[in-house]
Amino acid sequence: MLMNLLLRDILGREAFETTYRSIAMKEVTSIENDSRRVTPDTLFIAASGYIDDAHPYITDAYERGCRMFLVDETQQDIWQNRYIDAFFIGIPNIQRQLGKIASHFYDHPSMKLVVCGITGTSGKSTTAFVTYQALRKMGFHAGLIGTIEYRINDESFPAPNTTPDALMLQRFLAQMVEKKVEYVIMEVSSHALALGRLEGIDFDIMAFTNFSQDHLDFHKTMEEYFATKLSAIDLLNQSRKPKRIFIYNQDMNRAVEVLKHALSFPDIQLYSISLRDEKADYCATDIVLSSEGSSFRVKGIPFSIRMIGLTNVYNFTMAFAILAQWRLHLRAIAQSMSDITVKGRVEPVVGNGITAVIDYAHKPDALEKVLLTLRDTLREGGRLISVFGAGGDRDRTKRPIMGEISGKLADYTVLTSDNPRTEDPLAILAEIEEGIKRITKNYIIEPDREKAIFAALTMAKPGDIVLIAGKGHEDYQIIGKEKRHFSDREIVEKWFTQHGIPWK
Ligand SMILES: CC(=O)N[C@H]1[C@@H](OP(=O)(O)OP(=O)(O)OC[C@H]2O[C@@H](n3ccc(=O)[nH]c3=O)[C@H](O)[C@@H]2O)O[C@H](CO)[C@@H](O)[C@@H]1O[C@H](C)C(=O)N[C@@H](C)C(=O)N[C@H](CCC(=O)O)C(=O)O
Repeated sequence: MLMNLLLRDILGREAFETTYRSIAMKEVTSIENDSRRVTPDTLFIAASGYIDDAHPYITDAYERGCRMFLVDETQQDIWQNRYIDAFFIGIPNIQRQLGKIASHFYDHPSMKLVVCGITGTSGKSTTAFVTYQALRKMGFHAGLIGTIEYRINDESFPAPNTTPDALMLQRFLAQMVEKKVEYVIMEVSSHALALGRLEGIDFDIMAFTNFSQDHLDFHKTMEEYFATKLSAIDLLNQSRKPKRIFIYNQDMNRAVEVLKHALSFPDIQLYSISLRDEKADYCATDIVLSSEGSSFRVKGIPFSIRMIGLTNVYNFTMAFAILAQWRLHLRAIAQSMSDITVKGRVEPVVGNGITAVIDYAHKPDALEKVLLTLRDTLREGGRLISVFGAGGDRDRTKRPIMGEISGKLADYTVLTSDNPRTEDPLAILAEIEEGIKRITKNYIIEPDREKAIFAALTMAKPGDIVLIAGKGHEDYQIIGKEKRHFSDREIVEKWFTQHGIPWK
């Protein structure tokens, strides 16, 4: 993507009429905040959604030949005195301005796209993926930005972050415009909101899935975390799109406060989803859950989906509510959703009545939630078998807690390795065992993850569910310092294939 602009046009004429006259007409061929990508005609912006204060790579960019720098005004003199043959332009609060400058440089890509943000503690990845996938199935050009991957139509890119840095984000949106994308679905993480990564994006829709405790290492208090999440609505309000829509889950914690905040912006249109209140704009009714999928109705339209559990009824109802705003045929939306599964998120692989479920849950509360979800869908006499471990060189306190949870909620557990990293896999497993042995004797320990998955599937009978938790969409295992290819999904498929069982 080639964009050339004069420095004066990137930063606004006023400053250049006075302070920066000598460089106003300099041509800028790229803007970067990564020193490894600079050229002599790059404007290096010393800001990133990851670094709070001064950018540590200015010297590196200078040594690579870059001579135009945008820095926080508090840093300008320091740098200008150090490198007198370069230009250092100071602007206030650079971190917050990065997105707006990038948006201007790339000619405001979000104004040429329909942009939907999805925020909330959980459900963001699944809701975003389902919405994107339904659009693709209905034949639209669509983009996705989220934890699992980034996509432009069917082209996939690795996701460094749930919501990337403002510059990467604007550049990616500009690529979407080039590739004729019409709709963009993006996860809006609370880190991104707090660090200003979303400034300069003009949203059409913001959806709020739910709210519970998370990320307290970053936000410090629940109030701060909640306030950050609420700021997604402020962001929607700042959008220059003529019609702005906020959709929220009215069954969630603190829904009343969310509604109150949204109501403080009279220009925003509001819609609600619910599984309980038929007065909600999009209420799922007639819900039937099973280990092979779920069915329900919204606005009289019947849905039959492959994804399991009540949480997914919420996710699909939200995706439907989003898609319904774009005047798409409601039955076509429901039909497009019937076959969608999401990599590593309660992802089912079903064969001969046995349901293997691959899920990313690797913390106690997530493991508990997914086990409870799956228990709800078991048919009479069906058993729940769980396979999981815990990562090495990370929080050890969770190990016995996860053992206890599986001991209580699964009928049988196969303890195995996650990413043991540099720890002894058996020592990790012994710590998980501390928890499970207090509850039950129904478990085995098999440190080889492939053998553990095989063991669990081999003991399963039709009607049983085998949960394989911890790694989800990851396609590697870290043993020692080595990262080896490993995919839970591939192992499950291998087992079904070896046993001559057709699977879906
Ligand atoms: C703690 C943290 O925020 N880390 C982020 C950080 O990693 P790092 O500190 O190792 O990065 P770095 O390589 O020093 O680069 C930092 C900056 O310097 C620049 N740089 C770097 C090297 C160099 O030679 N020159 C240079 O200019 C980079 O372009 C970047 O702007 O910068 C990386 C991008 O370069 C991020 O991918 C990485 O996010 C990690 C993966 C992360 O986990 N971040 C969390 C806090 C996060 O943002 N999470 C949220 C929410 C997740 C959720 O949904 O639960 C998210 O949106 O992802």
